[in-house]
Amino acid sequence: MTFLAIDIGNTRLKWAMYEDHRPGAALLAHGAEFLEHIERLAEGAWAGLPAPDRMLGCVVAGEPARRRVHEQIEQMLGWNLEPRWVVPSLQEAGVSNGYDHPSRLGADRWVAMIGARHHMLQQGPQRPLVTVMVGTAVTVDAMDAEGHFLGGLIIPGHGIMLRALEGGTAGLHVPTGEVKLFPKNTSDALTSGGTYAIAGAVERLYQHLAEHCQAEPMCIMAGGAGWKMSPSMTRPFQLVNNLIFDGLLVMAEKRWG
Ligand SMILES: Nc1ncnc2c1ncn2[C@@H]1O[C@H](COP(=O)(O)OP(=O)(O)O)[C@@H](O)[C@H]1O
Ligand SMILES: CC(C)(COP(=O)(O)O)[C@@H](O)C(=O)NCCC(=O)O
Ligand SMILES: [K+]
Repeated sequence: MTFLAIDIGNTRLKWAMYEDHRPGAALLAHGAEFLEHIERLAEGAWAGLPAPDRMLGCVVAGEPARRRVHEQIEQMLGWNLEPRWVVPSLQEAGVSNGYDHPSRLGADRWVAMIGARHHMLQQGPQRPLVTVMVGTAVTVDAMDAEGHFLGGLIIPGHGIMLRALEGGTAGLHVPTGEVKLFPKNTSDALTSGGTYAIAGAVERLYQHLAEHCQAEPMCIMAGGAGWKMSPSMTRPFQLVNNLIFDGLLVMAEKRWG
């Protein structure tokens, strides 16, 4: 039962092919394409892959991107797939959704929280959980020990912060700098400012959750730029490489057994 997992973010499409649709299944192949290169998939990275039996994806990059991926899937000779895309609901895979309008939550956030909770439960008893996704945007989401999503933060990612400052000022066109405790040039000031803005947002949501639940949360971080944040975090955290795919595998197992 080969399984294709797809995550279409605002910068890149990430995909992974697994031997089966359950957590822990062997990874057969994986890759990432910038959105402008989606049209390369069928004749490029996907050529020669075994035909997947099932597919589940999450998309936050809009309907046109999803349609372009459908076209690539249709082009694959021998693939007979019905593409399925996650829509956040009131409850799935042991996680309940406290958003005002549950389906308006980003599908990637929903899937990441389900993956993060799976990681936590594999390690021990349930605790409150902060899930951080460092992509084009940064999301920081809070879940109580029972798996209820309480709410979360959306802030600009590193690239958007920098471009916003460059676009809105006359004097901030500089090369990328380094994260410093006391930045002494514009490059370092911008790079450090963005990094600590994200780290500070995580710290605050962590405090809110610890206070609300009266227990120490676990923190799980993922996303293409997660590694950039690692040295600057204020609390213990785990960096998980394939959090979205892990979430999709958990959901696929629940859906298809
Ligand atoms: N090899 C890489 N390719 C692309 N982006 C990268 C890479 N390494 C780190 N990044 C950073 O990760 C961000 C994109 O992460 P990603 O998880 O692909 O985002 P999204 O899910 O929003 O598409 C970019 O803003 C960039 O700063
Ligand atoms: C917040 C996001 C833009 C993050 O996208 P990403 O950085 O992963 O590309 C995405 O999850 C989204 O469009 N969310 C819908 C709005 C919401 O979650 O409230
Ligand atoms: K994402």
